[in-house]
Amino acid sequence: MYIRGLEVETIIGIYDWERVTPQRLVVDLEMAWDISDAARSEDIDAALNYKSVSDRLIEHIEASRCQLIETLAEQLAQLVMSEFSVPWVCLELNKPGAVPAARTVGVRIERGSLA
Ligand SMILES: Nc1nc2c(c(=O)[nH]1)N=C([C@H](O)[C@@H](O)CO)CN2
Repeated sequence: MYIRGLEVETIIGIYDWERVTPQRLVVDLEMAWDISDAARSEDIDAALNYKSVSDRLIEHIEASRCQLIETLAEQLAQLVMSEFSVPWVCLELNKPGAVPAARTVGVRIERGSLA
């Protein structure tokens, strides 16, 4: 299951101006999930609900006040695994406006394990 290009504005950064000016972050997320039960039953409760995951990520990012993208990326990975029972995630957190000469900068982390 994946979510790509989730755009959220929040306060993030180490400089004074960044503590008062919201900036855009973009999340790309891959999550391990066996879809066969959901496919068989057509029961949303058997599925990993990408709308619920997206809404929760947006809520957390908007409320966050991290200095470093590393901190927020770790929080998001742990949130997805603990709240949605996802055993493995690969999460990329992009801060496109951070370096004007670059299209984007960011971190990519892999957490958990594929059983
Ligand atoms: N490894 C990191 N380097 C930098 C970060 C960061 O979060 N992780 N942040 C900044 C500033 O906040 C930057 O976004 C302003 O351009 C600099 N380096």
